[in-house]
Amino acid sequence: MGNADTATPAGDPSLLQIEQQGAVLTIGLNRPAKRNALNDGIILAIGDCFAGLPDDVRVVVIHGLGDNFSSGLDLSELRERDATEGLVHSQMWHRVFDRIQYCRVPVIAALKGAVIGGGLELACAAHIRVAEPSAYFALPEGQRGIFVGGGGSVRLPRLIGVARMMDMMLTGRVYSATEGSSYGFAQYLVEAGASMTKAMELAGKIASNAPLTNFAVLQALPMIAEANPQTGLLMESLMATVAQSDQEAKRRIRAFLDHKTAKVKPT
Ligand SMILES: COc1cc(/C=C/C(=O)SCCNC(=O)CCNC(=O)[C@H](O)C(C)(C)COP(=O)(O)OP(=O)(O)OC[C@H]2O[C@@H](n3cnc4c(N)ncnc43)[C@H](O)[C@@H]2OP(=O)(O)O)ccc1O
Repeated sequence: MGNADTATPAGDPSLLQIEQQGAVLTIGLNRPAKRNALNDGIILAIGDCFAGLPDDVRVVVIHGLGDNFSSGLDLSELRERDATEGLVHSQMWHRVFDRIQYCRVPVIAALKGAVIGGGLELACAAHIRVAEPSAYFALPEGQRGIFVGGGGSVRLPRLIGVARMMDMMLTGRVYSATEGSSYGFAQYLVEAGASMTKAMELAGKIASNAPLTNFAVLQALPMIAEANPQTGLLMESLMATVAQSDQEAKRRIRAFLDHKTAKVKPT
């Protein structure tokens, strides 16, 4: 496992195609011949990438090269592990996916083709999911005699509900892109070939927000949503107070009042 318990440089950067366009960093899973199966090298490289995000990056887009997002855990690396090794492996994935979920900037997953097992768990850690019609979602762990190990049992039920996840895992049900979006997994369903274009369009909009608002949405909103209402309302008031006293908010509100910025328009 090398440096698995720290998720520091044991990743294989050649398994990712990383590009920066302005404030948007794109991370492409680069094992198309293996349907972007996730081996330790690629998982750790994703972790390295999020650990060393350049300061000027304001949005990250994750996608898969070829026709698929990811076929999940690289089954050729699945060997017999004793309980401790199994725990270490799963917790290594958890650390990497936590870096995505708790990233200081929003992360968008652009999905097409197979979004399976650990690949689906990876997509769950992103904040926004954009799916093409070719995308399909499955958890074949039951068929392989294993269990989800990348945080899927925590994140997926929060998106689609426990009952649907149970159905997926027990019956091997495969959700289509349409089902995945109507059940709340993907927030956007776009036409064939358009997931990256849409993801980049969304990234541009997000990057134009006040950084403090994005930060509050990422860091505070999930905690507020899960807090008891009294705690949540207090956290909301505190966050609102901090945000509105920031110079950036003052500048942006003045620009609107002076008719120097765009109005809200229906899309
Ligand atoms: C337990 O602790 C864990 C667990 C986990 C996470 C678990 C999981 O992710 S379980 C799910 C594992 N994934 C699968 O079962 C999917 C398997 N793949 C397929 O069903 C198909 O390959 C496909 C994705 C539907 C694509 O089909 P097709 O386009 O026809 O391509 P193929 O010819 O089948 O594949 C081409 C080539 O890629 C190899 N490959 C594909 N997927 C995988 C994979 N997941 N692992 C390894 N290799 C894969 C395939 O064998 C072919 O190879 P060739 O050498 O024959 O060309 C997380 C953490 C824990 O601690």
